[in-house]
Amino acid sequence: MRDREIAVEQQHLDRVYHRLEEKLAEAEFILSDASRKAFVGTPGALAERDAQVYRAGRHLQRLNNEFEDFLFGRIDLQQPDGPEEDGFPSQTPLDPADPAVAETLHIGRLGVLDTEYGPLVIDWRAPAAAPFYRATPLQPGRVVRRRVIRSRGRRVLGVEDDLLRPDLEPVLDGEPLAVVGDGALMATLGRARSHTMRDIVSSIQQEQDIVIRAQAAGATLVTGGPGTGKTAVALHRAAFLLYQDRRRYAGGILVVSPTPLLVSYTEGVLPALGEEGQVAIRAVGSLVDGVEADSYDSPEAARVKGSSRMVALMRRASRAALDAAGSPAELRVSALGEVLRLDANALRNLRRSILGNGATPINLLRPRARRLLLDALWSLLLRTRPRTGDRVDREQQQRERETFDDHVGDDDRFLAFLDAWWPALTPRRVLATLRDPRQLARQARGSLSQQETRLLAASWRHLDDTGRGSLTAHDVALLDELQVLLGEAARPRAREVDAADLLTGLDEVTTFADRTRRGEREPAERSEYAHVIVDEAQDLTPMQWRMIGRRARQATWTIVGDPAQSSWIDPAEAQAAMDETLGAKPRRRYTLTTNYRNPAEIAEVAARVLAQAAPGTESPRAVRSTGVHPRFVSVAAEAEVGRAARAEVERLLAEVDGTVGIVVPMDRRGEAAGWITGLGERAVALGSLEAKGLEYDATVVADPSGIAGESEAGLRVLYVALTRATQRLTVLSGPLDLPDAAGVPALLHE
Ligand SMILES: Nc1ncnc2c1ncn2[C@@H]1O[C@H](COP(=O)(O)OP(=O)(O)OP(=O)(O)O)[C@@H](O)[C@H]1O
Repeated sequence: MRDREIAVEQQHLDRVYHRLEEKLAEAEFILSDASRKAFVGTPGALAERDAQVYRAGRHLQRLNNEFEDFLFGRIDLQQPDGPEEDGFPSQTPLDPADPAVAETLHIGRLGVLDTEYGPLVIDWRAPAAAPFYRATPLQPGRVVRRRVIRSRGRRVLGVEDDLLRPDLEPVLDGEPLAVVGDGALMATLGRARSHTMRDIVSSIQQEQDIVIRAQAAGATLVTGGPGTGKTAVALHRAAFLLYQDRRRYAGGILVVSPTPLLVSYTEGVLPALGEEGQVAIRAVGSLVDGVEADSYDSPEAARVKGSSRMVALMRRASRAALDAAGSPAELRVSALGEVLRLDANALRNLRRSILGNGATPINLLRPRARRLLLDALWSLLLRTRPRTGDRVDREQQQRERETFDDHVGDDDRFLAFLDAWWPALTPRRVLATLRDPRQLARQARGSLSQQETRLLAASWRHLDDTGRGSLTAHDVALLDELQVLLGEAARPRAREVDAADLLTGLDEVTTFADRTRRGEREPAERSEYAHVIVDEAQDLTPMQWRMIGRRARQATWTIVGDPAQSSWIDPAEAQAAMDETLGAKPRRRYTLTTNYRNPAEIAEVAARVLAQAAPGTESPRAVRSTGVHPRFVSVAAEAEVGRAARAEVERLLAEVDGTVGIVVPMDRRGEAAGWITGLGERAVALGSLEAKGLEYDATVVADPSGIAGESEAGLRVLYVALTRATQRLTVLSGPLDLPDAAGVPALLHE
């Protein structure tokens, strides 16, 4: 029966490929026709060609991409009882007792119509496909049978069915409906993992589908324990939004991930869903163009740098940076036969009044600085003149003032003074001023303790004057804050330029293709987005929320996270920052409840840490079990940890087909990389914070109490580390973990 059913699906797939080939030929024709039109050479023909080539190219690219296993599902439906409900096809059958299948739909990554415009394949994101994901035996709606089709290229390899109405004995074309296979989902979950995440388009579960298709307006907040599919759901939601409103979202969706590792792990998912280059996925340390976080802060430094206390500090630091070394103490110019001098005190007062209430970015105040300096010099000049008692000729004075401004304002000495006194500040330069502990203490004015001041200054000690040097994700949020306070730094100019000269009209001469490409292929250049998706949101600090909020002023949001996995020390502070960022936007909340990653045996061990890390939090329900319990290994001396770790990784490499990760405290990353050298690409070593969001076939969690002791959030970080494996887990303890006779460390006792 299985072979017969495979043959049925093969027939359908053949039809689909035939139709796709016709579409490909059409696209190729449009491409070659368009390039012929290019010879016409008129501006009109050029724009038309651009548009055609672009669309045809995209079409080709998508067809080629989606030739791989793009047909994956089928539903057999009963008669509908009426019109659509809530935009989805009716969920309730007309006659619960009618066993006939009235309609069969095939579901794939892309919609394909036959020549009569009948659907051969329905895009998984279309409302008609929703029942494929939503139907359950308890609420089958119209779905009698759900079939997952496994294919590679043009060959159907297998089918797995769920019968949703076992009470019905359904028939299709007069024959009893065949039902073969079991557990398509289980087969997917048991599959070996690689270093890149796969899409879950053929097995999205009901509670996940509801989130993926939720309305975009306002903010969608999703919580759920480890492995419940939050990341997967967030990415599929991006694809769904693009399908639903491409005009609005093409190039306009930003996904913020906690680490570059998680970015590269997830980057392949959207292209596999046919959305190449449409969504910007960026690590939180890469959100500021031209800056890339490449190191980590100690938990203590992170705590200070991430806190909202930094807002005031950055404000003061940016003002004070104007005074940094090299700022001239006096201004001396000669004009109309007089030597005019502004002393340090006068300059200080002047600077204060230029800065005003701080609402205008400092770099943009340079023209104002120039004007007020000239005013002050002019007043000095007037004071040198004898009082005549005559009525001042206002027009004459006006003319004199203009001559004075031209003369002094263009004077090289005056301009050199202005450049030094009101220098163009960059965020990096300002941050670099704070590496000096005395300067930092002055600006922090009691908001940092002595120890915090030392800690921060030390973390920036390696920066040079211009702020070059390694940065952390927390520094990047500070740079973004500074960017707002400073504004764009105009290059110091010898002459102040008429604003009209700045209009280049560049936008007017771009072609249609340029504009489309800019919008669609280079989302990295955007500074604001239409929809922002935050992954691992529990880890964002208040300063990072502010940074992301600036890119989402008009945006709708999807925010996924798990408070129990938070490595941020003060979750309440982060929650308040999120609330402030979202403002009055309406929120809808969802919880995902099933753990698709960890087998029950691993989830059970992780739950022991969860009980200490976040008492009262419920573990998600693990959906499968492997019968293999985690291994506990302990060594008697710290010096033996490395050797034992290597042996465990080797053992696991032999036991699983996919990847093996060893997770250690952040400060043992280097060591751990050494332990596994030469074991090949399937094995990787990770610091505890780097393991966020990733998964491996098997993991070794080494030095658990070291991880738990890293910071006040250490137990939550250990919980993250323990929930990364899809098949096997080894917990490796040293003497400091206080393992019992069975090797179970004290932290993991029941
Ligand atoms: N419906 C599904 N079908 C198949 N696989 C699924 C499904 N849902 C989730 N998975 C798989 O479960 C694993 C965990 O998913 P994901 O990483 O999205 O979870 P998460 O909630 O983000 O986890 P964490 O909080 O630990 O980062 C992934 O391998 C994902 O592909």
